[in-house]
Amino acid sequence: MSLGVRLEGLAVRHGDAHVLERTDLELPAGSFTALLGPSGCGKSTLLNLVAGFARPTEGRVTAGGEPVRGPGPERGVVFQHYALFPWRTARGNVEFALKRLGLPRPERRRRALAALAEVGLADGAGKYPAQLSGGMQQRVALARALAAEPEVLLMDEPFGALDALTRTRMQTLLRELWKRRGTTVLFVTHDIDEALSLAERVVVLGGTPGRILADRAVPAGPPDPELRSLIARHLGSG
Ligand SMILES: Nc1ncnc2c1ncn2[C@@H]1O[C@H](COP(=O)(O)OP(=O)(O)OP(=O)(O)O)[C@@H](O)[C@H]1O
Repeated sequence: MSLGVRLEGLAVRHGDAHVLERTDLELPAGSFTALLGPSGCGKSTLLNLVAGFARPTEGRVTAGGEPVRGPGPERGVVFQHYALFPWRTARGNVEFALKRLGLPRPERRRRALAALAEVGLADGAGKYPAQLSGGMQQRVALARALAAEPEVLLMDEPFGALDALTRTRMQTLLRELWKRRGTTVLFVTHDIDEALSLAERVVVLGGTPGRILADRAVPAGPPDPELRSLIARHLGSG
């Protein structure tokens, strides 16, 4: 299951700071979109609006046609920093996140173990964050988001803190998960190559205030150097 997301006529202002203006974006159900842009252009702001952590100054955000009024289990979020509870095991961290769904304990446990297995961490379920590598901790964070069975997955530079090899593995895992689950994905990154290798579509945000500078489909198959240089030009002009 997946939900489409729509952002219409968005503006975000903090006092005199105009972060986003006149931004419209539609994420079809089941699509995988990468959001690129220079630091400070409003990528996290946009993602946080969809997550329901923030409200726009103007405009509206809907998921599955319903206005977003706050965070909800149908919209899972994964950040660069895993924010795991150090005193809970991997399984405990995932189970804890399921509490707000009001699921009975055995169901929380079943889902936590299934999600950890899905991200390749079945063997690490009983370990504490300090006993896990950065890549493994990020798998726990991903399992925590997936266990709630979200229809939209919002990822804010989730692999930014990982070494190159771990990052490549996580990218492969994410592509597999997306293909299997068909979840709508919005993926914020600084990295053009990461965006082009993961997503079906790349949206570039930039300028002051931030707005959409480019919105391109990523063709399947080998990397397209022209698309890459077009995006690089837009990023340079942000
Ligand atoms: N609560 C706030 N009050 C004032 N300014 C804010 C607030 N939140 C964000 N901003 C400003 O909004 C702009 C966009 O921030 P945002 O974090 O969305 O950018 P970003 O593109 O995600 O950046 P990065 O790539 O560095 O994470 C920044 O200039 C930031 O300083």
